[in-house]
Amino acid sequence: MNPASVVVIGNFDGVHKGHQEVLRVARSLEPGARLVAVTFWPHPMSVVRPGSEPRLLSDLDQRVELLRAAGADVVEVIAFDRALMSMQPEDFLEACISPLNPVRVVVGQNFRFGHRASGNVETLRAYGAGRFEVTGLELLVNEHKTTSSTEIRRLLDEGMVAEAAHHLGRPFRFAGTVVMGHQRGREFGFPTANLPVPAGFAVPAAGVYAGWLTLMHQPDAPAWPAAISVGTNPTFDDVPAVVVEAHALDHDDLELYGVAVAVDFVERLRGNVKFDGIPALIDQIAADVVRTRQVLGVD
Ligand SMILES: Cc1cc2nc3c(=O)[nH]c(=O)nc-3n(C[C@H](O)[C@H](O)[C@H](O)COP(=O)(O)O)c2cc1C
Ligand SMILES: Nc1ncnc2c1ncn2[C@@H]1O[C@H](COP(=O)(O)OP(=O)(O)O)[C@@H](O)[C@H]1O
Repeated sequence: MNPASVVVIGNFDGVHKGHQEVLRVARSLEPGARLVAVTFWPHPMSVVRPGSEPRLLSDLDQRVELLRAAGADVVEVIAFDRALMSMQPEDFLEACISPLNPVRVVVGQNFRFGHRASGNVETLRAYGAGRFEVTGLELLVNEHKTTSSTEIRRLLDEGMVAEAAHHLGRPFRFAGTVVMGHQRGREFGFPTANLPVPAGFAVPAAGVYAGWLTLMHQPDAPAWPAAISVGTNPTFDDVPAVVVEAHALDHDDLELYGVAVAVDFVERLRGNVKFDGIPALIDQIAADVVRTRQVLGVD
């Protein structure tokens, strides 16, 4: 039998401050129990109503890593398929939660589960009576807005990355493997690490941002201050899809092709501009770099 556990359940997309609070409370209410985070992959909406699923704030690897950083001892990833979608709430609890041997389950007050989202905190409480405690937490409010993955996606759509960071408890991060672009950046004096945006993932609105470029999977890897561009480079007509590009300041000799990197968005600087010529674009990027130093407080 599994050791006694305190269980949190959710999609946990982005592992924002509200999610972090659920984990924190779970730990503080049951300090002696193993903290298990149960999450679903793929996103339930992609199975319930394909095409209506939200763009994700993080991929599964990031989500697991963030849940562990937020205190989970174990992350249980449940494959969300049509069979799971059709389960009655009690059947889901019997099949997926009871085997974890919970002493308590902690969820947000608005948690819904089971066929047609018919299960809620009350269903959980009724099922748990005599078996485990249930805590339904009030949703976290940040500057008069309830923290939610939906609100964070909305802020990113507006380019409001600093506000998104308030809800996330850290800057929004976009991670990927560096691909080759059109080899212009070096020529301009501003080489950029280019990251394609896979379908289904959220990125900030097209524009220019100050932030950080980090190497992934390397403990103690440096985080370089970076000027970041998101968009299709409207000055040119040869970039068909949105790209995230980051120029690491003062390091023009990096070799990043094929390397896994992460870009952290700190503040929006401006929108994307279609320049008349390359000199105007280069002047503007130079100004963006100056502004990036100011925003990040680096020399
Ligand atoms: C800080 C920064 C700001 C940028 N702003 C714009 C812009 O306003 N308009 C635009 O067309 N491209 C912009 N770009 C993208 C450049 O066009 C792109 O980096 C350059 O063409 C190199 O492309 P490559 O990586 O495909 O070689 C910007 C790039 C950076 C690093
Ligand atoms: N300071 C830097 N910031 C980002 N990438 C850099 C930097 N210095 C060198 N590079 C390397 O140069 C490549 C970018 O050069 P660039 O001419 O912009 O080519 P591309 O069109 O492939 O983006 C990056 O993929 C990376 O390997």
